[in-house]
Amino acid sequence: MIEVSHLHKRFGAVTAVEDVSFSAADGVVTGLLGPNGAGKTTTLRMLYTLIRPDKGTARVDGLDVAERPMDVRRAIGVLPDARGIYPRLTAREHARYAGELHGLSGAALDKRVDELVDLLDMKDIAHRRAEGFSQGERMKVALARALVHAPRNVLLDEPTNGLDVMSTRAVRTIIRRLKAEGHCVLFSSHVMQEVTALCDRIVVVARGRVVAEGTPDELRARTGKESLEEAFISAIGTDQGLMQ
Ligand SMILES: Nc1ncnc2c1ncn2[C@@H]1O[C@H](COP(=O)(O)OP(=O)(O)OP(=O)(O)O)[C@@H](O)[C@H]1O
Repeated sequence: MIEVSHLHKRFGAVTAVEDVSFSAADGVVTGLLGPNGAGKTTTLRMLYTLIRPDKGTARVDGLDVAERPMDVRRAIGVLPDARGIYPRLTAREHARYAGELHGLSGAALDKRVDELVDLLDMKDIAHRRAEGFSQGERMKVALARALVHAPRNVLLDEPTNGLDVMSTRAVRTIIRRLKAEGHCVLFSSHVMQEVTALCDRIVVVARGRVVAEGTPDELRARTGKESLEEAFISAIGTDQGLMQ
């Protein structure tokens, strides 16, 4: 469960996040949709405890990100925008390494890594070094690393960016499975189709603010638009920076 209240973050003269509030429940896929530069990544980075909010609060399972960053890190799995793959490690070694950092070891870690290799269909790459991996293969490695400690909350920054149709479908299947297992899934995207295909709730962000929030039906009703695409454009005020 993630609760964000009036988050604000500036970098020098740039206000990346002006005022963002929303909540993301367990067993629900929540999408942060907004054009490039809207403040999605900065919002997620505050939730990962990578940067501190200037104002406002964010809680993960009731834990304040500024006050309890270590506990928050245990409660989340993160797919950051820079995937940060180590070229010399194999796919398995990435997952093992992340698992060790989360305190897993021995047979339990081996079992979990086996599960992830299966779940993410990584048999072909499990023992290959990551150097030269395709975008989709790198994504799978990064997802395995994010999920190795079975986190209750999963935060994904543009998880299907640059993926082909098959890899996109694989990521969608994983997200749906996480939801069915009761995880809180929050992901960001500037791709309308991605958000409409997956999300139960959508938080539309533009210029550092939440400009609309709700289920797809609520968003359509609120904006008086028939299609979700038109509802997004109406909420944001422009279609610039959004992709179909
Ligand atoms: N470390 C930083 N220093 C200076 N400006 C930053 C920094 N991080 C983000 N910004 C600025 O804050 C604004 C919001 O950026 P952010 O990456 O959060 O947007 P986004 O919605 O994730 O966009 P995208 O879809 O392009 O990833 C942008 O104008 C960006 O240039």
